[in-house]
Amino acid sequence: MTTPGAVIVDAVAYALAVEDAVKASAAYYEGGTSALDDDAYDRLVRSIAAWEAEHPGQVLPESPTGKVAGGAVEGDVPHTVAMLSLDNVFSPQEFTAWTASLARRVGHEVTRYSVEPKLDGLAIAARYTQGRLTRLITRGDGTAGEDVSHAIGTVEGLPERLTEPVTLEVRGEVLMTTAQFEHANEVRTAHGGQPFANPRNAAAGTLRAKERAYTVPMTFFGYGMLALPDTGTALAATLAESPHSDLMARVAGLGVNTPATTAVAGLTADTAEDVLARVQEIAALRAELPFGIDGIVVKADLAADQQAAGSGSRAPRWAIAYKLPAVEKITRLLGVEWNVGRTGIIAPRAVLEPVEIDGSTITYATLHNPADITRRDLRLGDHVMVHRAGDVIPRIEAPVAHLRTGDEQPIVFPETCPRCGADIDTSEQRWRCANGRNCHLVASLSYAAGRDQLDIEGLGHTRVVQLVEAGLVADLADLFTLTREQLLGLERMGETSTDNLLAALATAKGQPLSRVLCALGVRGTGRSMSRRIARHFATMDHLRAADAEAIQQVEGIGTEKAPSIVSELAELAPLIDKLAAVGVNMTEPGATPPPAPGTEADGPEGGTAAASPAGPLAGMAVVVTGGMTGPLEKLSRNEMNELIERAGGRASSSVSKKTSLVVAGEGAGSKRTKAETLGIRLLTPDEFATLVADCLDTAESTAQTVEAGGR
Ligand SMILES: NC(=O)c1ccc[n+]([C@@H]2O[C@H](COP(=O)([O-])OP(=O)(O)OC[C@H]3O[C@@H](n4cnc5c(N)ncnc54)[C@H](O)[C@@H]3O)[C@@H](O)[C@H]2O)c1
Ligand SMILES: [Zn+2]
Repeated sequence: MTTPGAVIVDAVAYALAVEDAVKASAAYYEGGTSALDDDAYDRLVRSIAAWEAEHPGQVLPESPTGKVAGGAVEGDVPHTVAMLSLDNVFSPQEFTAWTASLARRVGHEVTRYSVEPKLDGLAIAARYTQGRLTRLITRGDGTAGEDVSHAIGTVEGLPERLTEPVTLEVRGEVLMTTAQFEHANEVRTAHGGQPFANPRNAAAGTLRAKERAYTVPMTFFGYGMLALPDTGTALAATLAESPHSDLMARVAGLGVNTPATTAVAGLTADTAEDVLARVQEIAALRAELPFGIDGIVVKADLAADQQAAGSGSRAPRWAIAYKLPAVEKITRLLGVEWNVGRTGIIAPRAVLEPVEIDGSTITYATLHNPADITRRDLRLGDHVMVHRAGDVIPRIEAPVAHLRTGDEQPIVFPETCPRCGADIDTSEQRWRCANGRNCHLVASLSYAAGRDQLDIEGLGHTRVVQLVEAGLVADLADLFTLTREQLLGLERMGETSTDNLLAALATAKGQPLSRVLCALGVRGTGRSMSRRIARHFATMDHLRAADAEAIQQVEGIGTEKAPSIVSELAELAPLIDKLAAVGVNMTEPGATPPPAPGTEADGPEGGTAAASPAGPLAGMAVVVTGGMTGPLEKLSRNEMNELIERAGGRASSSVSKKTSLVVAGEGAGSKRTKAETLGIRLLTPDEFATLVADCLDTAESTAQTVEAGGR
């Protein structure tokens, strides 16, 4: 496969490109899945055309340029009048240039245009004899198409009998609506087939399939009507002389479906500006339409203008397709994430190799539910067709199965809730955490009890689930009012564990504000940010009194984060009050609150300038690396960071020129080397312990208390 859009360097590359394009086109029009999305195909054809322009003597006869359907398909039923392709414009400027060239051909400005959606399906000619549908023919190579009359009866909007016994040909687009496409893929995969990559592809494949064990419906929209050899002369003359808009009204009157039944009905417009306004309207409606459009077709409405403009071999000169940006691209499925929603719904989300669609880079797409993944037979590593229109969430249509290499891996479904670890209720299509709405509670309580937050020993995940299920806790504060009797009433809860848990809870109440804050799980405030906030404000009251501007004084909090922290704290107010009421500590030891700007002092410390950080590490940036030993052995990395900050320093995770000190323990590697290279002061854990000895006591005593609480 050549790289689509790459510059073709020689005749060999040219021949390969032509081969690829012909293959892609054949798949595209005949219902196989093309290996290329439309953008890639169009780029390939452009590079072929560019090479041909430079080497006019070497153009291959099978080249797709200048041909209907790229010359890739043919047929044996001749068309009375050629079924052509359309030329494209991509911008208002190109469109205006086209109207100017049209005016030159016609000999005057065109004063009436017809503006219709460009339906994204495939062209078909429906022949009616005395009002009865007798034949369906594909566009083929434009001069002759393929007989697909077997599809009669499966195409909605294309009646087998017209309201009048006339003989004529209706032309239009056969497509699948989004709902028809979903249905078609369900039926197809139920019959062991590969899902179609997109609705267009599904319509093409379905229309041509002759002997299938099942039928799936499609939809027809008419966009043209003309006489057949057997049409009466009077009618033939009327058809030949009618403006396009009149013909369309007539098509609808005969009982055939047209875009008039949709939000993007065909309209006429008198000026290029009015056309462009309608183009914008249709473009804006695109995302919500129940079927795909890939542009807007603008036609000279009057028959005389059409005749004056004439047609080329590939496209008429009196019509143009105003193309809209492609909304589908092929990319790769790299992974699947499982997210738990507010109500406990566990929804899969596709992680994609980033792909640009209509100006945005898409990295995620919705996958609906596990059954949907199975139905689409998606595998990790698959090439997938991704659809995104407007603000609608991108979705994966289907894998491009024939691009598989064999290295694709099955998608692993979770066995337990990815957030709280509970069982999953798989009885419905949409999976749900067995904890339902409480899933969030279990997850947030487990997080709050974690070692770096309130460090509540003995309150593991299982116990949290038990407490929540027993209805004993509905929020974090409820933990601290649990009684001995309540705990003893739980399964597998003996006297010792009960007492240990109660002791651990009592200890947890004394945790510094920074940890309480962290336990609350305010978005955007992890461990170190919680510590910075706590040290800055010193008390919960000062923090809660702060507005966004005041919160921005904390290092690392910008204009975006500050308001969200303020509003989350406001949301959490009832819980914070409840926690304070049950005796949870709301102050940060050793920190001094900032002065209240412009207000009277509201406490003993109010109004005084915030003390600059004091302590042995005042103003220092400290990095800890390697394993801690000696007095520091038991401290987690988070506890080391807390210690550093208590000692007036700032904990950081990476070594740079700004680093003042590196504590390098056992097995320290690259950070130590870097510190050495930069000439930064290095200390062993023991040396560091001596340096911060005064501040160390508190940390150690906390660790020991918890240990007494039953580790
Ligand atoms: N992905 C691939 O491998 C691949 C291969 C071949 C072609 N393509 C794509 O196909 C397009 C060119 O193909 P084409 O010649 O079939 O289509 P086209 O874009 O040139 O447009 C002509 C067709 O538009 C349709 N149409 C829809 N609404 C219409 C309306 N209101 N009035 C008149 N016609 C209307 C008709 O079917 C008509 O035949 C390109 O966008 C190309 O990217 C893709
Ligand atoms: Zn859960």
